[in-house]
Amino acid sequence: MDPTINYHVVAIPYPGRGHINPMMNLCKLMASRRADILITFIVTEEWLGFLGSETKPANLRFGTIPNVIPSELVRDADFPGFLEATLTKLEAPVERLLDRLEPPKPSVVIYDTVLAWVVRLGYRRNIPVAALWTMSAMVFSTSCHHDLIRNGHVKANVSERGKDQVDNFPGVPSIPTADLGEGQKVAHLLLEGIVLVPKAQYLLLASIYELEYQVIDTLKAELPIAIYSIGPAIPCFTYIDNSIPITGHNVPDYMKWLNAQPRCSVLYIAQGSFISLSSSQLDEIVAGVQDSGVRYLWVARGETSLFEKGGGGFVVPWCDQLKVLCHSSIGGFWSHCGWNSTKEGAFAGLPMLAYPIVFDQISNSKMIVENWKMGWSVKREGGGVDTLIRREEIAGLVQRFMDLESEEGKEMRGRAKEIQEICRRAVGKGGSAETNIDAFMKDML
Ligand SMILES: O=c1ccn([C@@H]2O[C@H](COP(=O)(O)OP(=O)(O)O[C@H]3O[C@H](CO)[C@@H](O)[C@H](O)[C@H]3O)[C@@H](O)[C@H]2O)c(=O)[nH]1
Repeated sequence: MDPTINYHVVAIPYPGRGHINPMMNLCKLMASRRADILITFIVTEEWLGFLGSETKPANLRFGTIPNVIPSELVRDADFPGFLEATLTKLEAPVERLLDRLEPPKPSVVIYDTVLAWVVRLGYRRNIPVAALWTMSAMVFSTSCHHDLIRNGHVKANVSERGKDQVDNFPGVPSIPTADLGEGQKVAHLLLEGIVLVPKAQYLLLASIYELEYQVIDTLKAELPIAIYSIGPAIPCFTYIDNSIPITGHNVPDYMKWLNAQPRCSVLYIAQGSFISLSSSQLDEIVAGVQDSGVRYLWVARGETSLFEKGGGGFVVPWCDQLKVLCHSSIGGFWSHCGWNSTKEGAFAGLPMLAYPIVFDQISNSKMIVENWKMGWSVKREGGGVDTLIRREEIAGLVQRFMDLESEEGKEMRGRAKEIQEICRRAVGKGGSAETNIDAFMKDML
C-alpha cells in the first residue's frame, strides 16, 4: 500500500461520453485537490482504449472490467438494449474488481445515477455511495417527481408538442409536458436510478449553482440526503484564455484551419455523440448551412459523404470540443443541447443554435433560448420532432445568426457573455464549484 494514500474513492461512470466526461472531470479535480486520495475510475476495456491517453493526476487510476456490454461503436443500433445491459451486466465484474482492489477500503463510491445497482452494492459492502447526476438539476427535479408521470399528469409522448403545462414541479417554472422528454422506451429504466437516489448518502449535481439555484435549493429542502452542486464538470481550467492561438507540433489540422479564419466567423456544429437525425433532415441541414455561405467546423460521424459538394467548411469525426468553442474564430455553436455541450457553450460565452433531439436536450434548449436568452431554436414554435425543416429556412437562419452587426445578434451575444461571466465566477478561485467540491470531500472523508 502506498504510504502517502489515506483514502480510496471508487468512481463508476455510466459508459457514454456525456456521462464519462463529467465523472472524469470531477475525479481529476478531486485528485488534484488532495494527494492523499487514490481514485479508481472503473471502465470497460473498450473505454480504457478511448480514455487511456488522458492526462490526469497520478493518484487517479483506471480499473478495468471486461467488455460485457455492447460496443460503444454500435450502441445507437439498439439503445434500450444497451441501457438494459448497463443495468444488468456490469454489477458482477465490478464486484470482482472491488474484491481485488488495493487497500485502503473505499471511503465512498461515486456512481452515475443511472446505474441503480450501485446503491445495493454500497449497502452490501457497507460503503457510502454518492450519486452523480450528469444532466441539469431541473431535469433531476422533473424526473424525480415521476409520480406525476406515472399518474398520467404528464403525457408520455414527445413527438406531439401538447399545450398542457405542468406547473407543480417544485422549484421549476411552469413547463409544457412535451418538453419533458419523457415517454422514451427507456424512461422507466432511467427512473429506477432516480427513485433510488434518496437511499444514497450524497447527491452531486453537475450544475452551476448560480444558474439553477431555485431548483437546487428546493431539492436540498426536499431530499433527505446531502446535495452538492459541483459546477459544470467540464475541463475548463485548461482553456480559460481563448485569445491565444493554439500552435505547436501536435496541433490538429482543424486547429490550424481555425487559426487561419477571421474572428467570430465560424459556426461550430455538433449534433451529439449518439442518436442520429433522420437522413432527410440531415440532408437539409448540410445543404442549408452550405447555402448560407457561413464558414463551419462540423463534427460528423458516418455522414461525411454529404459534404462532397464542398462549401466553406471543415469536417472532422471528432475534436477537442471545449478547446474549439473557446477559439477566437468561433462565433456560434449549433448544438443538440446535451447538458455537457450546453455548459461548454455557456462557459465559452457563445450564442447557440439549439437543435435538441431527445431526453433532457429539449429542456436544455429551453434553458438556452428562454431563460438564458443566449440562443435561438432551429425548430419552429409548435413544430414536432418529426417536422422537416427545409434548407432555405436553415440557410436564412444561419446567416442571421452569424451576422455580427444585427441588433438582435448583438443582444444575444451580450447575454452569452453575461452567462459566461457567471460560469467563470463559479469555477474560479473560491467560486461555488470549488467550495461545494471541497465541502463534499470534507464530508465524505
Ligand atoms: O467532437 C466532439 C464531440 C463531443 N465532445 C464532447 O463530448 C461530450 C458530449 O456530451 P453531451 O453534450 O452531454 O452530449 P451526449 O454525449 O449526447 O450526452 C448524453 O448525456 C448527457 C448528460 O447526461 C445528456 O444531457 C444528453 O442528453 C445525452 O445524449 C461533451 O463534453 C463534448 O465536449 C468532444 O469532445 N468532441
